[in-house]
Formats: sequence, structure tokens, C-alpha cells
Amino acid sequence: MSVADKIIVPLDVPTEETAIALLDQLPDVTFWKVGLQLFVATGPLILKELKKRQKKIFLDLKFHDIPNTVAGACGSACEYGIDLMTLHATAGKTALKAATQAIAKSPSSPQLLAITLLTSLNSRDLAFDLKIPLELPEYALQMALLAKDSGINGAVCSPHEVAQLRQVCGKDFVLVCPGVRPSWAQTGDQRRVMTPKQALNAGADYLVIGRPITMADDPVMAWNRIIDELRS
Ligand SMILES: O=C(O)c1cc(=O)[nH]c(=O)n1[C@@H]1O[C@H](COP(=O)(O)O)[C@@H](O)[C@H]1O
Repeated sequence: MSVADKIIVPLDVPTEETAIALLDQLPDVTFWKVGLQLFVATGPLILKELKKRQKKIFLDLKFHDIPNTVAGACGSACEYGIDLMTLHATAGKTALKAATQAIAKSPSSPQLLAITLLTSLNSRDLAFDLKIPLELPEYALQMALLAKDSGINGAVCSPHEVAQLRQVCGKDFVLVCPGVRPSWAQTGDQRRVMTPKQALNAGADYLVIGRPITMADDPVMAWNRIIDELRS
């Protein structure tokens, strides 16, 4: 797999037109993510467009509900012929297993990823706001293990935890890292960040890099700069 194929670019934009403009502008991107903002706005239309262009699709709706609802949502999402999808590990073991079973029943089988701890949260948030009495790396690891034991294919974690998750969960567990920022980009609301090169070296299978590319004055130049830095 080339380095470019390991970068997933989120279409975090408000309308189908803006999304299509980005697809036209960045033909070298092979893997796109559709998240809550665009899916709520366009529904499956944007997924059809991506299929038409033979792109890989990460449908990131981060399901978090009771087992019956999560399983139903996963089953419905399979109809779109997507490659990756997300749910929260904190939905619990029964919901994670129900999701796995729903996917197994469907003719197309996307890989399911569990969110361990959002990359916008830091240790302080975990301890003081969420009242979780574990160190952050330990908490992320426990969420990944819960997902793995429930039959989930992989996890979303920050680059800070990816080396440990790789070591404990093994080479076949798919690890996807958002919270990735080139040294020249702003971090925005991300709290646990590393550069693309650091994140891949630490063991990530895929990186999710959004605003440093999509909100750049020149998205093509930003994309090329990231690829060059990764190849150098
Ligand atoms: O599931 C995700 O993709 C995700 C999980 C997470 O913990 N943090 C996180 O930022 N994301 C998503 O990754 C993308 C990051 O975008 P940028 O911060 O613009 O690079 C957004 O679409 C987020 O919804």
C-alpha cells in the first residue's frame, strides 16, 4: 500500500457541493471519510458519489446506543458498500458483539472500528470531567481490548496510544489515528496530536487528516506537502 493510500481525508463540510468540489480538487486521495456533519446534511447521496468515483469509504457515524439499535444501524450501513465504520467502545460488550453479528449477516462486510477515547480529550478531561480513575493510555488500551474481545476489527486512537495498542492487540487489529498534525498546521480542538510521520512510525495503519488539508488555502499543496514529508 502506498503512503497516500494510508491517509483518510474527512469530508467535514456542510453541503454536497462543497464535498464534491473537494473530491474534484484532490483526485489523488483514495480514501475519504464521511462523518456526522455531511451525512446529516446529504444522507447516502454522498456515498453514492464516492462509489461512482471508486473511492474507499470510511462512514464515521460513531454509533453509541443500546445493542438492538446499534446492530440495526450497522446492518443498515452495510447496504452502502462501505469499507470502515465506527461505534463507541463505551456502548459496551453486548452492543459491540451485536454490531459484529449484524455485520457478519450482511453480504458486504465493512471493518468495524471502536472509538477508544476521542482525540479532543486529554488526561484532565478523563479524570476530572468523565471521572474515570485510570491513566489515559491504560483507559484507551482497555477500550481497545474490550472491542477486540467482542469481535471488533480495530480501533480509533490517538497517535500517543497507537504503539501500545499495536503491541498488545497484534498486527491484524486495524488502528486508525486522527489527531494528526503536520508541524506547520494548527492543532485546533485536537488535544493528543503527533505529526503524520510519527503516527505511522508508531504503528498506525491509517491516519485521518482533515483541516490541515481541507481548510488549507491550497488543499492540493497541503496534500502534496504531507505526502512528500512522509516519503522523505
Ligand atoms: O472517528 C474519528 O474519525 C475521530 C475520532 C477521534 O477520536 N477524533 C477525531 O478527530 N475523529 C475524526 O477525525 C477527523 C479529524 O479531523 P481534523 O481534526 O480536521 O484533522 C474528524 O472528522 C473527527 O470527527
